[in-house]
Amino acid sequence: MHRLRFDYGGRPVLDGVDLTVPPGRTLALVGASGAGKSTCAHLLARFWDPSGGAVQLLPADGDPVDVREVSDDDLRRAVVLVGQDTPLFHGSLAENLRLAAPEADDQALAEAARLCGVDRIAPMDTLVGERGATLSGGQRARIAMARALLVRPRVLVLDESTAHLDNAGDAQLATALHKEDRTTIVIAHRPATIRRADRIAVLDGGRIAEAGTWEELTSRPGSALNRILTTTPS
Ligand SMILES: Nc1ncnc2c1ncn2[C@@H]1O[C@H](COP(=O)(O)OP(=O)(O)OP(=O)(O)O)[C@@H](O)[C@H]1O
Repeated sequence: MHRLRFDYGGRPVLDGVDLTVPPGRTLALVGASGAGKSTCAHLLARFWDPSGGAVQLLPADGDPVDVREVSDDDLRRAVVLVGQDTPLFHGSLAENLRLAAPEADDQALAEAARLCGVDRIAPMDTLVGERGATLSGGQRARIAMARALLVRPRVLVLDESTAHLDNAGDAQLATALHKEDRTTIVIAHRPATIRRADRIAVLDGGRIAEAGTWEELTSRPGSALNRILTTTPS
């Protein structure tokens, strides 16, 4: 994110966000409610374009590429955003998993389902009601993660996507989605999720107020991260 600015109908939310995540690393983006974290996530997946600055992809070798220069198809494969709400349609669990990766073979599907614990929800040919009314929030989160895994994106953006799961489920999905060369940006309130990241950035007042490792930021009395952690139930 390079000098990223965004406003909703003239009301500024992001006012020069500068953030680089090296390929293969995990960054936790934290901040108070309304700070603009989801807005960053939406800009990363190009739901909208910024009012200023740019979202750039960093190839392993070569110069940064503005997402506006990437075709829609390539961007859909390169960057996947998993939010809190998992859209489901009336069809089998397997069909729902294949939504974003129709070419995934049965073996890849079974593997993603196993890693994310979807295979323990119900058999893969079970019909899921429209909007997944019969499934819990945690089960829907597992489906969303397995879906993301099947796309094999280079960049994964997780916006409170494990909020419905307990700590063990959250850790299981983090392990399932971990891949050496995958860049992950995770928006979370749960301290355990934030702590797992290589680096943490705190968004405040439309900018990155501080960034560093968990050890650096939590050992600093009065740091913005410490303030956030004391207001977050663990
Ligand atoms: N579609 C929208 N139209 C107008 N304003 C919006 C819209 N979406 C978000 N906002 C406003 O932009 C600001 C940032 O919202 P955003 O959802 O990015 O924050 P957040 O840090 O993700 O918050 P939370 O932790 O509560 O999810 C908030 O003040 C919010 O009210």
